[in-house]
Amino acid sequence: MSMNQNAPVKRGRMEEIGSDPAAADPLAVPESAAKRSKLDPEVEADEVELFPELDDEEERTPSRSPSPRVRSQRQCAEVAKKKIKTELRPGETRKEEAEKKVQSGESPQKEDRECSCERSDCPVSKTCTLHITETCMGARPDVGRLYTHLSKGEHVCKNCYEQIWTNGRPKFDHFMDWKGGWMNESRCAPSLKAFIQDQLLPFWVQCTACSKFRTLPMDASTPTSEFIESFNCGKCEEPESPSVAEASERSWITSVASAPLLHNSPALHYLAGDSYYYDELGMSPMNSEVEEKKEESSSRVFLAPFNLPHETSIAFSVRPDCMEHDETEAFPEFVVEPVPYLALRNLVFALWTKNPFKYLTPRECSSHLICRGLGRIWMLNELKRVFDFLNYKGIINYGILELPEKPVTQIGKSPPEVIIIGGGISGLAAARQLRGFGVEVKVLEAKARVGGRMQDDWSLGVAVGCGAQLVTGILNNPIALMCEQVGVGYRSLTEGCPLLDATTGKRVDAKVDRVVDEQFNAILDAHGHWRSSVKEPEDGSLYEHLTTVHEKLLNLGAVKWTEAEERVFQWNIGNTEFSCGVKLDQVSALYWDQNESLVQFAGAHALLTEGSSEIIKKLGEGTDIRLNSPVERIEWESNKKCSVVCKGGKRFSADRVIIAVPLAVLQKGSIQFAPALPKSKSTAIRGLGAGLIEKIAVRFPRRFWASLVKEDGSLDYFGHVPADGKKRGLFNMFYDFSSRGNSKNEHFVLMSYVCGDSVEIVNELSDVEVVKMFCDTLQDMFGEEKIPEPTGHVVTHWGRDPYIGMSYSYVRVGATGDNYDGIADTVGGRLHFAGECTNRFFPQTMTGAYLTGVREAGKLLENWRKKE
Ligand SMILES: Cc1cc2nc3c(=O)[nH]c(=O)nc-3n(C[C@H](O)[C@H](O)[C@H](O)COP(=O)(O)OP(=O)(O)OC[C@H]3O[C@@H](n4cnc5c(N)ncnc54)[C@H](O)[C@@H]3O)c2cc1C
Repeated sequence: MSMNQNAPVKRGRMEEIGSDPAAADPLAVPESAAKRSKLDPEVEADEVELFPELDDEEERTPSRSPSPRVRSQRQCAEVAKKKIKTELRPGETRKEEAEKKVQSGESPQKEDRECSCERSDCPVSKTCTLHITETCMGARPDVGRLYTHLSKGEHVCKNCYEQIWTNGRPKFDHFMDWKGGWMNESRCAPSLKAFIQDQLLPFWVQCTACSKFRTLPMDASTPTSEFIESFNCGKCEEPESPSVAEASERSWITSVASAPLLHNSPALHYLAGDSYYYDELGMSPMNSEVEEKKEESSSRVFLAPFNLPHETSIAFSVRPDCMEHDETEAFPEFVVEPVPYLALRNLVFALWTKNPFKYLTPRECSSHLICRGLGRIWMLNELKRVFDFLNYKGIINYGILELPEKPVTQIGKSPPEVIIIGGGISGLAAARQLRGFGVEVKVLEAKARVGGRMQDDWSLGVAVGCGAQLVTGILNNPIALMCEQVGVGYRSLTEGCPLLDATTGKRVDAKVDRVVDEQFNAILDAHGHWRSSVKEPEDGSLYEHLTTVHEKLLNLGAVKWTEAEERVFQWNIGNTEFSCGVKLDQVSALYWDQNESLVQFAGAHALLTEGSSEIIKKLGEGTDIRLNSPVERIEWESNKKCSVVCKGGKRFSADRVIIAVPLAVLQKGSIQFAPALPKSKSTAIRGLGAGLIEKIAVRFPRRFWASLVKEDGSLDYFGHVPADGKKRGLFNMFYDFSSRGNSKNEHFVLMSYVCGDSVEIVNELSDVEVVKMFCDTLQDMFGEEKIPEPTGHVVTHWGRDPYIGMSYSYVRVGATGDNYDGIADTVGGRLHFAGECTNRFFPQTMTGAYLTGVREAGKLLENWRKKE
């Protein structure tokens, strides 16, 4: 599996299958969400429309975002943009086109010139919002067609309106200029109402002293976030305009004629350019502060918030022009017209990405929310909802941040109590997320230390991760983010893996290497083809499938297969066994790599050069952790408090329990559940396999493998091709962990592992004997070179650890990716499950485990918020 942390992905093929953008359908919208729902309980669902004024086809943003029914046919923005552009004459821009129309004296369309407000919910007496002419009609009853409706609370009198559309009048040139720029960057046709909304309505800013909203003078320039943060109206005793209260209603947006669009949104930093129309994303095409997209920023290297149309999908990047599935569920009222939601979500997400080292607050987001008119007040209210959603889902403010003293997102008056069983990365992640919302959490950990399968050994002078140490794809990966947040070192792994043949004591011939590589890839392709083409394929073992195809290909006579090639082929099988943590005869042929069809993390694979302990330490800081507290029994009942009993009889009670222990512990049944877990849960648990690899790291007095180092001085790993295929699980790969760059303090360390048939040697032999085997293997591989006596070693024993018992999960024959979901399912509304074995998308890894902690915290928070 290319996602697997351990397989160094020697073969290009494995990388290729990593992220298939077409695999999951991110556009699927649930039936329930597709239906328009009510913004206001008083309003019938059918009456609610975000921009009902835009009945005229010309004014309505043309298919800004597809209706749920046509989602599958949706074009990407880039394609659509090209389409519109082709309507222009070669070399002509929209601005030029608009200018030509101005020169020829062509006036705005007829409907733009008509004043009218026929809305029954607007008062008869209207006030002109603009006052741009001395003959402005100010406030008076609207008899006849005197006032143009912009929103409930915003109208323009006939005389001011004329100042804009009449050629030669002061605002006409501004309108025409705007129109040219707008047409270049917007999919929506330019209209007078859009112009007034985008360019003329006053800015509303909240006074920091009295909290009342005030308008800035009509000629004020676009306010900056600094201005907003320090604005003082200087007339705090005066009452606030009643329009503010109206615009604070959720249903106010249904009264607007033209959608309010954000100016200078932080999202521009990532989206400026020509990938999307700005108005599709809720941003004004007319920005005064467009930041250079490729501007230097420390967070750009490891975070990419938005998927762009011409780039491959990356895990944890969102499409800026579409709502994700869970967003449509949480905000069904935006499904039909998602633009306001996208404006807010993209703003919050961009701000977080720009500075993921500090807890983002709604206040900070508010000061970056800049748009004209009452729309800003409405958007500020909605912003809080969107912020809270992203916050409790852990889409922002995750990792290791200083938590705010008072939670910025409230989840209820009396915070619930939660017990988390297991202090691995998943348990600690859940605890930290929940604490950020004021939830009382206790972590019960069986061992005398936290971290579980993330544990370092420094006895050889370098960080040897006894468990996890490799990050699979650093882009948007929370582990890479946490390294950045706490300053833990990691470096990208180099590509290429020299193979050494233990039979010859020499490097494998490049041609043999290539031929086997091609054969292995051809087998994987044929296997993949079989899976997708057979209607109801029957599962079997991956080993059987791969070897059958291998033999078939050989029988075709296309390749003359040599013994050397067969040995390298066995090495490939061994490498795959390592990535599954078990012999391939146990692994499902159908679903062994089920997560590969889902979007995965991108970017280089990386080694945590300083180990993972610091991440674990900082993640757990401030959490109430009870070490040496093995849980033996959980008594639970729906709607009642749970009771958790530790070895020795100590009891803890809580509203909810998150069980974050390894799969092997669940399978052994060392935690009793009263009442027992439902059958579906135990079936899901049994279906997955608990894989096992053990690591051996050895220090040498010199770097005798230096002959393999590349010209640029790099070497991260090399493979061992065993003489006997049965030994393919014995030290399949060696990682160079030598300290780099500091000759005074050099340590020459090689790390390898055992798996499959060989994994038990760490229990059958003493550590010294295992190390001898390690050195003998190296001697076979290096032929003439005399392998020096080791000066230190580390040998792991995860398999016999009663609280771990495994390395990572795999899909057994007969099981599917559903098993991961089945283990993750909440039981009786009380028992939650987290951990590596509950992550269908990113199983096996510390990344996947971390994310399950965040996920379960999010589930709990969402649940409590719904109850409030
Ligand atoms: C040798 C090895 C190499 C690996 N290499 C990598 C790698 O390079 N990259 C990568 O991403 N991943 C790697 N992994 C996998 C990764 O370490 C795990 O996926 C991840 O750490 C699992 O985290 P977790 O929170 O789900 O479980 P764990 O880390 O196992 O935490 C579970 C915790 O529960 C505790 N516990 C168990 N029973 C009880 C009980 N009854 N009461 C209370 N507490 C209990 C345990 O003591 C443990 O602390 C490797 C794992 C191993 C073993």
